[in-house]
Amino acid sequence: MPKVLVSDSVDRAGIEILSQVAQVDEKTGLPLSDLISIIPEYDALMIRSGTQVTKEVIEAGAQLKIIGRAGVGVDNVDVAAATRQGIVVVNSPEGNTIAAAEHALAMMMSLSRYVPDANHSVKSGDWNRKAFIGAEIYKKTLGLIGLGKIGSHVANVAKAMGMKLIAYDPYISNERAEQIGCRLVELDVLIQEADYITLHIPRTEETANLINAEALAKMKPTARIINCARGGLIDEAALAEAVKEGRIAGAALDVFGNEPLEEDSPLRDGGKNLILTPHLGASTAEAQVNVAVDVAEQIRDVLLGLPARSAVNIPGLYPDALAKLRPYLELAETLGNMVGQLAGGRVESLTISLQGDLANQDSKPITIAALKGLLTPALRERVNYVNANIEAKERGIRIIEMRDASVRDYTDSLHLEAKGSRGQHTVTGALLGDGELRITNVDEFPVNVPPIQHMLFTRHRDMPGIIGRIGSLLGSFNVNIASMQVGRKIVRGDAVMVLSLDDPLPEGILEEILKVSGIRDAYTVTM
Ligand SMILES: NC(=O)c1ccc[n+]([C@@H]2O[C@H](COP(=O)([O-])OP(=O)(O)OC[C@H]3O[C@@H](n4cnc5c(N)ncnc54)[C@H](O)[C@@H]3O)[C@@H](O)[C@H]2O)c1
Ligand SMILES: O=C(O)[C@H](O)COP(=O)(O)O
Repeated sequence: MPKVLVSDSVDRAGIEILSQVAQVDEKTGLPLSDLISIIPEYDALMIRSGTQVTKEVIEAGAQLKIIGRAGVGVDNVDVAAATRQGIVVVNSPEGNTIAAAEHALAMMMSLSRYVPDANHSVKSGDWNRKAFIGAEIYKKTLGLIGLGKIGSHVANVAKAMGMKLIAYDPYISNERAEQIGCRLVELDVLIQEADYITLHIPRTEETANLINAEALAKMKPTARIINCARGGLIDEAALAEAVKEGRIAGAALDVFGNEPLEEDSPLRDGGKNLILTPHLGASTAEAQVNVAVDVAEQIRDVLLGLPARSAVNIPGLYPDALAKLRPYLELAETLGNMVGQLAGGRVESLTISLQGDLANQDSKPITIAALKGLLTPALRERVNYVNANIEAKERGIRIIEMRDASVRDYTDSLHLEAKGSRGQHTVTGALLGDGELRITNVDEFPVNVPPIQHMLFTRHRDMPGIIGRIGSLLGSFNVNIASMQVGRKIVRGDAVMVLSLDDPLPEGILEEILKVSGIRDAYTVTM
């Protein structure tokens, strides 16, 4: 039974799904060194934002097939290292959208009406109504930085509460912004015009420290800023100072550059105009069930050999496309494996031509599958859909994708050409009506054979007796022939022979085959 480590607290609903297929160990709050020492025994790791999945953790996780983030942000996972090692990283892109948006709205309202401090003061025995004169959000301008899933929901609710909306998001179209009722503006304009600024962007190189001291200085003195997205987007020291000195009216933060927040952070002395919560954006019962179920289902599926629906590191393999393309992926993988073996090691280039109706399909997944097949003889189980592209690039394999809808020998076919240490070779394959794979062409000679585990390919002169001699030779080595096909273009010209064998070819037989008069070349292919 596979083993799953759950190293952050996740909802029981997720644990129950995992337990159907795996032994589940829940060990939260592990120091990094303990995680590194136990991770080698696990097939999957399920986390939230608490666990730092560093390169060292990933390298120690020799059995890991999947890392599931029960939430959105995967910035606590070294995704590049996981990809390199062929580990799928999945998340739950939508499971906590509403929870995070509502937390940002709660922060905005709390900031405007001093809810946390007013509550604290009453509980400490005071009844001070003058100290908490707030501000209304009605008719105020909300500046949204990031108009994705969470930003859009905040925008919709804020609009219903009578706010005017402006947004800065360089990756969103004007049409989309208009649909939400938002005017897209430049960042500087947003900072200067907004009464409330709320951030809903990932932390990237581009967004780190986006709201620095200079930006804070441009905000209205009556403006308030909310960050329920990611730590590191706002300069915390500059923010603490701006709030303390009354240069802005307030700030509410759910996320921090370092979590947990340092004990001596200047943010802790912000008074009633600074509200801090311990990364609670996704902490609702509903969101926790959503993300746990979403990610546990994906871990279960991957452990059962099925695809994940929200993999962040499998380029081009989206669930809908995948379901349609599955038979072609198998075809591509088989042909990739075959053409790689025919071309010998050191493949320099692989040309993938999608022909017939296949020319209208997304080529990316097919290319990845072909590369996986091509690299399988060298890398075995180390290569998969996650890392095939990287492995190919690192080996300097040039990838050329082509489409030709006019080729109509079969409804749709796939043609691969590889150039390697044994020169240039081609293999074409198609899917028959019943879904069976067929090799329809080898080195531009027409054939019609199903791929099987042991195969022998020859290039020879089309002449009497040659087939009989190869048959007897294989017989003398006790190799049983399951089927045989000859492909030729002209009578007594060049030809190819494809033999499907029940047994692997014993050592030395290829040399004997090459000695047969008329045989120009012979290759074995093992699937
Ligand atoms: N506090 C929490 O507990 C919590 C919960 C959920 C999500 N989050 C965080 O909230 C953020 C937003 O999540 P989402 O689901 O809305 O993501 P999303 O991908 O749907 O939206 C992000 C938006 O940011 C925009 N963007 C990217 N770079 C930008 C830039 N330089 N300037 C302006 N806009 C830019 C994108 O175009 C996109 O529209 C993420 O960082 C996520 O990790 C936090
Ligand atoms: O990216 C996310 O999903 C949020 O930051 C939530 O993080 P959490 O799962 O640790 O609460």
